[in-house]
Amino acid sequence: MRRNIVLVGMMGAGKTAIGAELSRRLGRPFWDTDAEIERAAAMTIPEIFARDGEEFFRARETEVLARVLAGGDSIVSTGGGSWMREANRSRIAGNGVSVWLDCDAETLWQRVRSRPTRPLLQTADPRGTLERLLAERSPVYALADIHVRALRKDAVEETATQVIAAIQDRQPIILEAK
Ligand SMILES: Nc1ncnc2c1ncn2[C@@H]1O[C@H](COP(=O)(O)OP(=O)(O)O)[C@@H](O)[C@H]1O
Ligand SMILES: O=C(O)C1=C[C@@H](OP(=O)(O)O)[C@@H](O)[C@H](O)C1
Ligand SMILES: [Mg+2]
Repeated sequence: MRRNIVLVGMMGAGKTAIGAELSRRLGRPFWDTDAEIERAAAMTIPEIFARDGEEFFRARETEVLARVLAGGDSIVSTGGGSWMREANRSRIAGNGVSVWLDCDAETLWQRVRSRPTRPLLQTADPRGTLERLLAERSPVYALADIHVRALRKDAVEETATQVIAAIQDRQPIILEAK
């Protein structure tokens, strides 16, 4: 049985930061699918979107996700759009547990507003775009196995503790030593 822990949720929810913390705490390999895509392409995400478009990026994302899940006992931080594809959701379901880091719009906005690294937010009204994506995607994120609220007042370490506690409560086998 594969027992990857896969973080899903919106841009700015903390998937990358909390995934790295979980990897340190649990002593398991860490993969961030965006970082892997960038490494393989030797380009940044905005460069990939600008040169090859979103569909090309989504195809690479699906490939990278399958590759990192094959490791079997990793912490995987996905990009926010990854969970929207059914093929990615079923691949994740077959290889571990999905955890939705659920974060409010204001906190997301405060975290992403100063960074030009998210091409989907390069619009005339980035805050409006973020809120629209949050509304569209939340019902799909809610399909994840485990739901953890990532509150602004909580440090990365505290949210990581809550993720571990929620997995211990709901699917303890994921945390057992191999
Ligand atoms: N309590 C917190 N939980 C998660 N991320 C936080 C927190 N406080 C600040 N951050 C910062 O928010 C930013 C966005 O987080 P990131 O991990 O990149 O999110 P995602 O990968 O979900 O888009 C990072 O710079 C991260 O360090
Ligand atoms: O929500 C999305 O569609 C995206 C989220 C980004 O990752 P983070 O969620 O880690 O910011 C990155 O994959 C790309 O910019 C698209
Ligand atoms: Mg990230």
